[in-house]
Amino acid sequence: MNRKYAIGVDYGTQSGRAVLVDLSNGHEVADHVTPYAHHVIDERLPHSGEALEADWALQHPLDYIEVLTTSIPEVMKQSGIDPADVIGIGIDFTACTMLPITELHEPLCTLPAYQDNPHSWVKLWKHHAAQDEANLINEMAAKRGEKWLARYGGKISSEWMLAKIWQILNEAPEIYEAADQFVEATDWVISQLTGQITRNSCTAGYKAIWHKQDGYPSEAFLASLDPRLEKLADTKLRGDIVPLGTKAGELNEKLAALTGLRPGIAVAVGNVDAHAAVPAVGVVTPGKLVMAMGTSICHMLLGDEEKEVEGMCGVVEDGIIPGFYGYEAGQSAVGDIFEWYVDEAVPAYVKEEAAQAGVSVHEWLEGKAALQQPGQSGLLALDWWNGNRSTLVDTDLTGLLLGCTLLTKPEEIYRALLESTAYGTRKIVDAFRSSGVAVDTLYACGGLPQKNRLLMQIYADVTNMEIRVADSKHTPAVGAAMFAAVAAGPEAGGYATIVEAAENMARVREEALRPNPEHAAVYEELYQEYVTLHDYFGRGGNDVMKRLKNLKKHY
Ligand SMILES: Nc1ncnc2c1ncn2[C@@H]1O[C@H](COP(=O)(O)OP(=O)(O)O)[C@@H](O)[C@H]1O
Ligand SMILES: O=C(CO)[C@@H](O)[C@@H](O)COP(=O)(O)O
Repeated sequence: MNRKYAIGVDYGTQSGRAVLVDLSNGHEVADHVTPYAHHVIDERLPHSGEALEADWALQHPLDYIEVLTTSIPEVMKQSGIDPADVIGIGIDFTACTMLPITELHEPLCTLPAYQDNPHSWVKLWKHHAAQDEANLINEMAAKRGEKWLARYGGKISSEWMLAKIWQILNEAPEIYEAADQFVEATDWVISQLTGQITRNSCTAGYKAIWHKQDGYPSEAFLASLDPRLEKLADTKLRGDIVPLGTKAGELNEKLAALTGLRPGIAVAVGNVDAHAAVPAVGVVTPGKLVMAMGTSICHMLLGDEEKEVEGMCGVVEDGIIPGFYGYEAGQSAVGDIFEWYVDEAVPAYVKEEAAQAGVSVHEWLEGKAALQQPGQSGLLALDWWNGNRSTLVDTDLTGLLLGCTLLTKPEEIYRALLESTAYGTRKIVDAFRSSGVAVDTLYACGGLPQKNRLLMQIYADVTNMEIRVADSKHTPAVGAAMFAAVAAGPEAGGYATIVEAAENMARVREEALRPNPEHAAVYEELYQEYVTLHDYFGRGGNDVMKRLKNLKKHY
């Protein structure tokens, strides 16, 4: 039999990428990236140009289709593979990235009647403007003793489905009414490939408070938030919820023609980016923390038992790999903080010197920062440029840089920002361990491990742990292709289970990053200072960040 292949499509924050994967060994035969034409919409609405309020982050759903119709034909062309040998397609997405759709599955924002209403658009995962709703959900859930709250580290995030839907209801009831369903973008793209909505258990479990045995929060709870939400689960979130690796359907004629694939091939149910990456680095057992490192970091871990961990995003049975409890925690800005610094705060001379040296500003700063020793700059930062997603779960917290003097250099600030994100990860590792969930080894994948060696060494030193790095360029996409192989099944040349797919296809580099003991000792001291600042500004010692944010609201 000919070699068989699957397509994995990874939808990130700034772009989508398709990868054609060899199912015999997980090799990425060809890949192609399509940046989103409309980028992240966080300042002005397309068409009307209306200014968006603070903390909004939207996307254009047709950018997602463009990824399919541009990147898939491109990988097919590059590889020269016969479409008859491609047996399936799988996708992974940022989450909770959600949108309101009509009965015909049209995004409301694509219809002239709704396009000028910001609530008709896709709310991206990092849309943080539903914090008031999230606070009320948490208050009410705690008051009523809702048992699901503990599964989400004691707090629901403003990033999640219920907070976002409730914000729509509060601020644009006409959009709430017009929406036939609210869906995760990952499920919407699958509906475009197959013709029907199939909701996946991963986004439902982590982002929409759905539980395998108990379903969604009760009608009584939803009604206690707002009587108009009482029937939400059975109406606008309706439909069966199926496990990862399930075949959602078959590729329809329309998308087959637009992508150059054969109609009828298996389409796997949607998945989340970070979750798809776990089997792709070969992690199918507990104790191995996988960090999907890009714009943000998601920390994924398997466990044998369901434990309560402060501020984790969630624990979902079978949420990552069947047979285990899947834990998720995360930092809502990592690469985004470095990008902010490079775009908004470096002096002109740095840009000029980087251009003269023929390197990017990131690379220039990394090179200079690598010459510094831990503690040498006298700087310490809190990594809350986009709020705190674990362990405090509070999007009203902001960033902090301490220790600047008239001699502080840009590369020192850059290094302090890299370090701050490593301390954020260490805090998450500590939270898991103190709740009895083992973390023995770190695995890293995503864009950052390939882009910044210094960053990765700092993570090894700050956590004092070895890091295994993925040997794939687009790890979540390889994971999505693995789930496509499972959806296609062995009869088509795929696999029976994701564990079997991982045994054959997962890849990590031979060489692991090892901590430098001298650096680790200095970082231990610096980390304790970070913890002091973290608790002072994050646990009510001084709510100055919130007071400043409130003042800002007057402008
Ligand atoms: N050399 C670099 N060092 C550190 N961060 C970088 C570097 N180059 C780009 N970045 C950051 O990487 C992030 C994008 O990560 P990537 O994994 O490619 O995308 P996504 O999060 O969309 O999946 C951006 O936030 C950008 O600032
Ligand atoms: O929150 C999740 C997954 O649960 C991510 O989709 C989100 O952090 C965005 O990931 P990226 O940083 O764009 O890779």
